[in-house]
Amino acid sequence: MGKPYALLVMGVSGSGKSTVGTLLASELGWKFYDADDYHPEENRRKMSKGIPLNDQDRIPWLCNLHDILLRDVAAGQHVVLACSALKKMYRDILKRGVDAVPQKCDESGKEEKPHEVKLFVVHLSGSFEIIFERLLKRKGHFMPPELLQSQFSTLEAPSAPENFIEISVDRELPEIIAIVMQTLQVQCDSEHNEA
Ligand SMILES: Nc1ncnc2c1ncn2[C@@H]1O[C@H](COP(=O)(O)OP(=O)(O)O)[C@@H](O)[C@H]1O
Ligand SMILES: O=C(O)[C@H](O)[C@@H](O)[C@H](O)[C@H](O)COP(=O)(O)O
Repeated sequence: MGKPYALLVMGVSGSGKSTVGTLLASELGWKFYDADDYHPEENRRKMSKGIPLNDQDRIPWLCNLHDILLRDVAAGQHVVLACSALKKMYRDILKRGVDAVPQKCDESGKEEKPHEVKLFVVHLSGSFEIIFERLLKRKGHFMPPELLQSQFSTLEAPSAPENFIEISVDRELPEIIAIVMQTLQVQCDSEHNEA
């Protein structure tokens, strides 16, 4: 297997990140992190009150997650992270940490980054209606379904040159897992052939 990387399972609240991420980590035998477990108390309180998070709320949370991913991949460990990562900038922070925050990267943006986490992104995408219905049925979670509209408004779906696949949440879970596993196998084979 090639250089360790992080498999990011992303999407709006209720798209299945935690469910799919847990299954993938178990299938792959990789460490699993759920970004929800790393929100500071203020962020959870804000969301519980039905107030969407903003960049200021999310940036320190994402920088912390970057540090965790970097530590693991530097130690030779592949990881799976379930994280909303709704904007391109948020995914850049997961890769490059605070250097990816616009006002801080200035000139350094073009330099080779020795501390970059290689990411492969699985975007779970679906309609507002299907996901909202799933959120209404989900019990015991701090995130109110009313925040789903703001999640869709914030979402910047991954696009080239990001390394990603998009999978519909309409699919059954075993099918989603199989698609990701096949994609990882193809990537692994092509890296092997290039080496
Ligand atoms: N592909 C799927 N098909 C049917 N139900 C799903 C699927 N993925 C997730 N779910 C269900 O949808 C709800 C939201 O999933 P969850 O993993 O909590 O989403 P997220 O972590 O993105 O908020 C859960 O009740 C979960 O069991
Ligand atoms: O960036 C955000 O606004 C949050 O991370 C949000 O996207 C996330 O969805 C909540 O933490 C709720 O958790 P669930 O995604 O598990 O519903």
